[in-house]
Amino acid sequence: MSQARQQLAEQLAEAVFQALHDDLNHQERVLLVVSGGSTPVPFFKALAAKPLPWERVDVTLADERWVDEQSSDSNAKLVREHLLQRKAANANFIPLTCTSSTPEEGVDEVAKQVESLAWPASVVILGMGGDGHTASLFPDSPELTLALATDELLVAVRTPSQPQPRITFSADRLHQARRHILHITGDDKRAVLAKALNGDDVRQLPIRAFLTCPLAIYWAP
Ligand SMILES: O=C1O[C@H](COP(=O)(O)O)[C@@H](O)[C@H](O)[C@H]1O
Repeated sequence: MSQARQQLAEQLAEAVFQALHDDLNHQERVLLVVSGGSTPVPFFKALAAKPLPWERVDVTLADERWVDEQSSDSNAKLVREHLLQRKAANANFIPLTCTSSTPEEGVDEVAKQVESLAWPASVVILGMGGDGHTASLFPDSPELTLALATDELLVAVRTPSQPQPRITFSADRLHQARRHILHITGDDKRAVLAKALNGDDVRQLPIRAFLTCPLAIYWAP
């Protein structure tokens, strides 16, 4: 882990801590929506050390692979192992999977698990892939148009470029958050973001759906 990426994770954790702290001053419960993948690990560790009343914090994911929680591909496993630790061990984590064998069968049940949370989310932290996807809004997904347009909470997604089926919050539900943050690292992702900022076809680079939120960008080489 480079020093720059570690500093970025610590600065991001401080910003998220302040946002949750501020919202907890005037609401009983707050909701934090995090992303999976590999980038958030140092951020999760830094945030887990922050002194919040974590028992009043709900945590869920922007998206999930429809895999068993023991799988190394599970975003929920990542959150449990790196965020729900230390001071944050008492946070209430709501995963985006259930016992159904497919996301299409399980999407309504998962929606019931998350619909009563303290929406709008205090903070949504998005990641981004090298193809410009964010959450599980993929450029090659047949469900992209639906996920960008629907006012439903969640969409089941099948994406040719991805080995597993997925479930994702809709763009609309993510848009409704109070604060939006993009957490990315590396020159390749900086180039993808630059391309996204210089064009407007959201189907080509779905991260564009969040460039007007406003979006705070946390990037390090
Ligand atoms: O598949 C996913 O990828 C993105 C980006 O992940 P990273 O490994 O490049 O950091 C992530 O934001 C998303 O939650 C995840 O499901």
